[in-house]
Amino acid sequence: MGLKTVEGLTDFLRQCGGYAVIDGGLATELERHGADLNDPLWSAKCVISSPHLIRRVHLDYLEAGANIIISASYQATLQGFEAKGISKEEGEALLKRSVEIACEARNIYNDRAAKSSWDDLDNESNLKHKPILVAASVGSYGAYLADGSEYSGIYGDAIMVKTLKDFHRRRVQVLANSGADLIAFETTPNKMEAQAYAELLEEEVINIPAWFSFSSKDGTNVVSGDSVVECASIAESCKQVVGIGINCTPPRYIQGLIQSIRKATTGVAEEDFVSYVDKWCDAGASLVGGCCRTTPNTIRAISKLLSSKQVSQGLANIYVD
Ligand code: MET
Ligand SMILES: [Zn+2]
Repeated sequence: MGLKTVEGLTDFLRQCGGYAVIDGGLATELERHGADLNDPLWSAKCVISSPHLIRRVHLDYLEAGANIIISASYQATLQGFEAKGISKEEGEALLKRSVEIACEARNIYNDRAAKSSWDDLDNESNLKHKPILVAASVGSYGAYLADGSEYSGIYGDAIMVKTLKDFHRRRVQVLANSGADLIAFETTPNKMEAQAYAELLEEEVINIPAWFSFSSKDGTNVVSGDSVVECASIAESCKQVVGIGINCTPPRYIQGLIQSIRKATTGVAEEDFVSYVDKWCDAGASLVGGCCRTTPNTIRAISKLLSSKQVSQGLANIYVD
């Protein structure tokens, strides 16, 4: 399924029954499976060394109930690849590969779901047909620096909107043409980077939608100290943006942050984490998932909770090819 517009997302949400489930931590889950991500490329290292493991984790999240899986490109940058002696062409192929791996997991899930619906005796794979989107992850410039500045948002005086646009430009172009349904700008630490993303999407006429997700340490501001309301307004003013969210942030701050984001917009330990989900939905969230240290179990619990909220609908409308 594709997602071209805000209407496309509304449609997707309707097909999901009003709320959609996003995956949980990818990198931390890869580590839990034994991957060594102590590398400037972090999870993108596995795009080179263990794509099968990434596919497996995507599949675990789909089986746990996720409707949106996010590619392993968070810390995959052409500049980071180049530092490892990987050419621009090979780097671009790796960016595409990260999205293909997620698409492969979706295909495997869909095949298994089709098979289990044909084979009622097969109790083992009780997989539901459901809408699934693949989001191409874009981590911040600070994530590329791998020096912690993705959590401070302090880039120094030399870095300007133009620097950030030039840094992200080619990667965003490549990911937009990789087969992904949308781009997920994750862990955005300051408003300058949000501005760079917004301008880039418009200048490059990126033809898939995007969501901007920010990270906060205090529940009021993004990590740099910029106001989350101002960051959300920047996102809101970009026509390709279909969602504004929060990731990699303590759950106790999220309800307040959603309320702040709502002001700027006109639209839009496991048990502990999940116990917040109802409040986030009441505060206006309709896409809910996890980030670092959340697992398929977290997502399973979120999915269960959201299915009780989801409006039941006839599947006949949903899967018309
Ligand atoms: C530091 S936030 C990381 C987000 C990314 N989608 C991951 O789960 O690996
Ligand atoms: Zn995270």
